[in-house]
Amino acid sequence: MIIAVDGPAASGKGTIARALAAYFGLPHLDTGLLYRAVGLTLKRAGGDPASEADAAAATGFADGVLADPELRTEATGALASRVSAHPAVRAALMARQRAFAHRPGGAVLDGRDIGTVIAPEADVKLYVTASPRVRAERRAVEMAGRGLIADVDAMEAEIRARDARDMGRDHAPLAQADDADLLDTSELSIDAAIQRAIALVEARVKRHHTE
Ligand SMILES: Nc1ncnc2c1ncn2[C@@H]1O[C@H](COP(=O)(O)OP(=O)(O)O)[C@@H](O)[C@H]1O
Ligand SMILES: Nc1ccn([C@@H]2O[C@H](COP(=O)(O)OP(=O)(O)O)[C@@H](O)[C@H]2O)c(=O)n1
Repeated sequence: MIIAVDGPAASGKGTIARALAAYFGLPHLDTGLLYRAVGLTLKRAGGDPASEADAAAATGFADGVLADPELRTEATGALASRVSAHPAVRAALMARQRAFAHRPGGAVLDGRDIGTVIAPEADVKLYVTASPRVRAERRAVEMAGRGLIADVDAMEAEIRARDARDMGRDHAPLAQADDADLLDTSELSIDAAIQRAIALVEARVKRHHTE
């Protein structure tokens, strides 16, 4: 079974994808990490995120970068959002993501274009979202947990800017697939969001069996 989980920054898609993977016994790939690794590698090489050639050169990043704590900063998220708009970057990362999706037994992938581009044939697609304010508050809590101070208003502005870039780009923009189930987590606790996600997956699986 392939489960595609897409949605904007800090919507809870990673939390939900990890929980679904554990519940259904499937491997999980956070595809955002790949774009973050490209962004960070480009920055360290002194590249220009607006240059498609510089960004494409950074797709050959060393796998060790995927464990770098700097990947998780909002600054790296913003860089990832800039380099991910280049078609050459998206193309270079596609085979790796598709191979993961098609592991025997299935997989859970989360990102922006899993249900639309990477695995349009996924058995189940969730589009996870939450209001920009709620997402900014969650990120601020997350940063506080790492000893960093976050201004919620500034975080909300960054999140809105990233949404606009990710939804407005020409190639693989963030969008809910026609056949995706919408899961708005604005008013749900983590546990409630996970339970709702499991119920949505099980309902889809049941529907596939009776079709
Ligand atoms: N339903 C929820 N309620 C409260 N906090 C949540 C919820 N879902 C996720 N979080 C927290 O919000 C932050 C962002 O969640 P994450 O799953 O990393 O989002 P994404 O993968 O969409 O960026 C994390 O600190 C996570 O623990
Ligand atoms: N499948 C994906 C995943 C991420 N991305 C890009 O990478 C950036 C970082 O993604 P992420 O999933 O790590 O970000 P968060 O939602 O965790 O903040 C996004 O803003 C997108 O621009 C993408 O284009 N396609």
